[in-house]
Amino acid sequence: MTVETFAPAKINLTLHVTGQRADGYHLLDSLVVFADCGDRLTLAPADDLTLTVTGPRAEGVPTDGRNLVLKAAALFGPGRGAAITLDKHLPAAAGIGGGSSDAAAALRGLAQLWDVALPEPQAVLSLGADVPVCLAPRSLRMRGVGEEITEGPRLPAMGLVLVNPGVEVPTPAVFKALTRKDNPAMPHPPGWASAATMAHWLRTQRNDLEAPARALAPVIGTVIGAIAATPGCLLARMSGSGATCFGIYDSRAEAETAATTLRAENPGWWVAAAEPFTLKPALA
Ligand SMILES: C[C@](O)(CO)[C@H](O)COP(=O)(O)OP(=O)(O)OC[C@H]1O[C@@H](n2ccc(N)nc2=O)[C@H](O)[C@@H]1O
Ligand SMILES: Nc1ncnc2c1ncn2[C@@H]1O[C@H](COP(=O)(O)OP(=O)(O)OP(=O)(O)O)[C@@H](O)[C@H]1O
Repeated sequence: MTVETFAPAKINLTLHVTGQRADGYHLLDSLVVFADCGDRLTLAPADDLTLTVTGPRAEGVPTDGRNLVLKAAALFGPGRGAAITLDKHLPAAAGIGGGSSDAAAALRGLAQLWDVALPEPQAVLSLGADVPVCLAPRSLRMRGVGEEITEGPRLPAMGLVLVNPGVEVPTPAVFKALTRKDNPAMPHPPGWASAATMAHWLRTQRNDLEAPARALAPVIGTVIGAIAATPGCLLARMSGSGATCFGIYDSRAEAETAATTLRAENPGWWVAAAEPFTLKPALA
């Protein structure tokens, strides 16, 4: 039996940095959703554990033990085999959890392939702060350093555009450049009837990593401006530690039109149109 899993792009609609632990990790309060564009994993039964990376964004992605997919597999213990193919569509080190979502999809898929339980939460967190939230992709609120996951509000229909200008922004450097670490937490997200009311609420919230990321990579400001200028854009903001930014629209059709314009005007940028993605509970 071959198992196929989807690793959707993660979007931090908000990202509030509310403190810092003694070990240096930051306390976060973030509304996280997922987009229906992402990487695909195929896991086939095999004697040995192998990883092949394919797809339009395969270049530069490690295929050895540094790959988060193999690190995820190692959590199940030694002596288990699987031939894993990672079809890479998301840019790496981009603030949309490419590696983290791959790791989470590998955990889901391997648990199914080997008919075993998922590793303990602490082990999952050890793969990366974003991996727990990626385990069951849907609207979620993420707190702590990434380990406290609670349900987020039900999402209205909307279109999304993701744009990455091709600049890798390392997450540690962005956190290091953040001057104020004790920012206000996010109020309880109320739930919204439309993309417009959601965007209106989101505009009162923040991504605290946007300013430090823009200081390191000023092109992020250009990207946000370009997204905001597309017709129908309700909100343009950076996701995670950047450099990927997102736009919110009333419909997928509007997002597709905006993506076409952004691609035509900026041939070097990675641009994707999407809608929110929710993992069906049966596959969780
Ligand atoms: C910025 C976010 O993308 C928001 O969702 C995540 O918090 C980052 O998640 P991630 O890439 O899985 O992060 P990790 O691989 O665990 O950590 C990368 C680096 O980011 C910093 N880091 C990460 C998470 C966190 N809560 N505090 C931090 O200070 C640390 O310097 C760490 O060395
Ligand atoms: N499966 C993977 N896909 C992409 N990069 C990976 C993977 N496994 C390990 N890496 C390494 O991890 C680094 C970070 O890439 P990754 O896509 O995980 O960042 P990210 O999760 O998008 O960042 P952020 O946490 O800001 O969202 C890359 O430079 C790459 O060398």
